[in-house]
Amino acid sequence: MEIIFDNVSADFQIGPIRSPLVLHSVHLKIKTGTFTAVVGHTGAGKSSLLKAMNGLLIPKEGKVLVGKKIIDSRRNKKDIKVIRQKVGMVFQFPESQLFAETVEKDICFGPVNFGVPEKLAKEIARNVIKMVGLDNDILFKSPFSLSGGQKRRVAIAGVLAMEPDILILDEPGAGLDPQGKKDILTLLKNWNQDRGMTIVLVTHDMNDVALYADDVIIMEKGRVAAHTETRTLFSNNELLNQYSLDVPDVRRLQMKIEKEIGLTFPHVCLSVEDLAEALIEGGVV
Ligand SMILES: Nc1ncnc2c1ncn2[C@@H]1O[C@H](COP(=O)(O)OP(=O)(O)OP(=O)(O)O)[C@@H](O)[C@H]1O
Repeated sequence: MEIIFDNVSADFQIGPIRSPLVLHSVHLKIKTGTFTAVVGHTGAGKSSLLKAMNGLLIPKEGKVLVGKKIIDSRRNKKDIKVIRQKVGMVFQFPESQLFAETVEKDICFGPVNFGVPEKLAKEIARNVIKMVGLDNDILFKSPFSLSGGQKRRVAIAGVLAMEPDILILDEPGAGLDPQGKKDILTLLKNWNQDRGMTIVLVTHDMNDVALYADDVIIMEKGRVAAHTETRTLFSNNELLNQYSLDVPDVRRLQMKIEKEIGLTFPHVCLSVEDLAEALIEGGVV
């Protein structure tokens, strides 16, 4: 299922007052089965872009299409309901929204609310808890007795229980230790590669962009400044400088090797394995 933004401008309604535009004339196509990172400075509109993907932010002008369903200023409730189910949103620190006595109840809440019978919801809970790499017995524990990383996984399992086709996540690694963050991002990458799940995530970490994302969207002042393949971005110094974006550590190392020993690589390396292979092929080691 793809996501299309057709000339979307949006603002927030705060009581009777409307905020300035937070999205300006956004045109975008996120293809089915891709893993896309959204980057940009603070306040650039990354979270707003995500919210517009699942109907939490309604366009003032233009429309968002998710498959055949439309979100526009007419606010078609039926379409928005389907989109909210198809596009699972994982907020920043999603574990802060865990509330039930047990993990099982927490995970079943969404599906039951959408009319799924309780028995089936419990079966779904067993499936999704496995998908996030946790054991079944955790289902009967209090979510509040879990570690930070376990809570994050349970919260993501709660979103997966709605059986979304697309998963959008606002900094899913925030606040986790490096291993916990790596585990979560690896899970996402596996779902993307093995199940074809479309993933869109906001991150500030260019190492993660290099390792996990196929495509990158650069947001600036509510606009899509660029939408490009990851390798293309990291080979385009002009674009990186223009939006003051860092390069991943492995790319920095590659650039140093290029400069110091005058080696020309056939492509931009995005992982340590990638760089090692290129060095072996180039006869350097
Ligand atoms: N609920 C809201 N009501 C009014 N304005 C908002 C709301 N949420 C965000 N904004 C405004 O929209 C703009 C974009 O914010 P957004 O959260 O999308 O940026 P961001 O790129 O995700 O930033 P960060 O990296 O700091 O999370 C900002 O100017 C912000 O003040």
